[in-house]
Amino acid sequence: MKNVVIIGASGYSGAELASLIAKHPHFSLKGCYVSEQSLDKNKLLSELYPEHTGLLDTFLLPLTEQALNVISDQADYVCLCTDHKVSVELAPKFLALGKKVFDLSGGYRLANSDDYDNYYGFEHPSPDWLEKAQYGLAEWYAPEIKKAQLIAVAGCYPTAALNALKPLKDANLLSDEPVIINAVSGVTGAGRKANMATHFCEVSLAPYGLFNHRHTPEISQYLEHPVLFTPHLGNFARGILETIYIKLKPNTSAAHVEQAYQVLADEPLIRLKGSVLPSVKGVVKQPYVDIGWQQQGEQLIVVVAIDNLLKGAAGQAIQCMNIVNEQPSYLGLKENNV
Ligand SMILES: NC(=O)C1=CN([C@@H]2O[C@H](COP(=O)(O)OP(=O)(O)OC[C@H]3O[C@@H](n4cnc5c(N)ncnc54)[C@H](OP(=O)(O)O)[C@@H]3O)[C@@H](O)[C@H]2O)C=CC1
Ligand SMILES: CC(=O)N[C@@H](CCC(=O)OP(=O)(O)O)C(=O)O
Repeated sequence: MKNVVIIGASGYSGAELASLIAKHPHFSLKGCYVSEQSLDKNKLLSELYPEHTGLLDTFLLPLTEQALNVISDQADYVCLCTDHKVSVELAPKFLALGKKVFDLSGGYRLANSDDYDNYYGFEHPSPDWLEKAQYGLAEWYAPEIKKAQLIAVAGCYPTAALNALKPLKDANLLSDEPVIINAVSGVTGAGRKANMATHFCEVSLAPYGLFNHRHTPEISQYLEHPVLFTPHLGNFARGILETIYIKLKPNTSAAHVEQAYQVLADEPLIRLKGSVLPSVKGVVKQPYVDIGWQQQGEQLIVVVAIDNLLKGAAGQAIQCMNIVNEQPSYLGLKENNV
């Protein structure tokens, strides 16, 4: 058994992760933490999420200096379900204690520290750890994830986009033009903290972050191809749907596209749907990536759907933890059909 501690356990991704760990055959939930000032400290996690009564009757503890000593003694794995700015400060502390750190934030995903000034609005405080961090896109980097001490679990929108596009890029089917990604996310993607722009009653369907969303460099870095990425916030609770417009290289046939996707055919958490187009409904509360596509000549439209809190966050974190623990990556995800 590996002992796991979650920092930021009261948030949407943290609570989702806590529920997966509590049910996992090889992980034991050793502690759930929030900030020292949290309004939720010393409450039961199941008080915030009553659907987990019985499973998560675990106290939310403040992350004090004393708590760091307890974590030092008790934890094998530390999961950071905190804002990027919090994660970049916390990760080196746990890494110095020799812990394996799984960071669900974007704090360690980008290779170039200048991108943190440009897209995240802060100077990265640990360029050395940034260099050592391994990107946690489970289906693509398992050997590297297995060896790393710091895993930067891939972002939600990038997880969908990269699984849809990397097969085509690797098969050399993309023309040089930027790929256009139109994405819609449910409101849980914005986290649990109250905010007028993401208040459920205020949300209709609107784009945001044109040209400058932090997932633009994340997608283009790991795709090694330019992208035009436009996220939208939709009036549903969870799920992401991306419609991706691709200009193919001349003479690319349907068989070439089909063949390219075969690289993912045996992945237990990827469902290739061919010309049947995915929907949010098909993936909500599911650990899967659903990918469908249709082609007309050199134009290819790929549609990809994930649950932002599972494959886009907690589910993929579990995959990375399984890989580090030398277990099948879907353990605790697929067989329970979460
Ligand atoms: N929501 C999603 O769909 C996805 C989120 N992510 C990433 O995961 C991370 C968490 O996101 P999400 O769950 O949505 O966020 P939430 O806002 O829902 O939760 C944030 C959590 O962090 C805690 N927290 C805040 N400050 C501190 C601190 N200084 N020390 C310890 N705990 C702290 C909060 O509790 P309190 O403030 O009460 O202390 C809360 O538990 C973010 O980096 C996000 O980008 C990644 C993929 C998808
Ligand atoms: C709807 C919404 O606001 N989504 C968030 C992305 C989700 C998230 O938390 O980002 P990471 O996957 O990078 O951690 C956003 O656009 O900032």
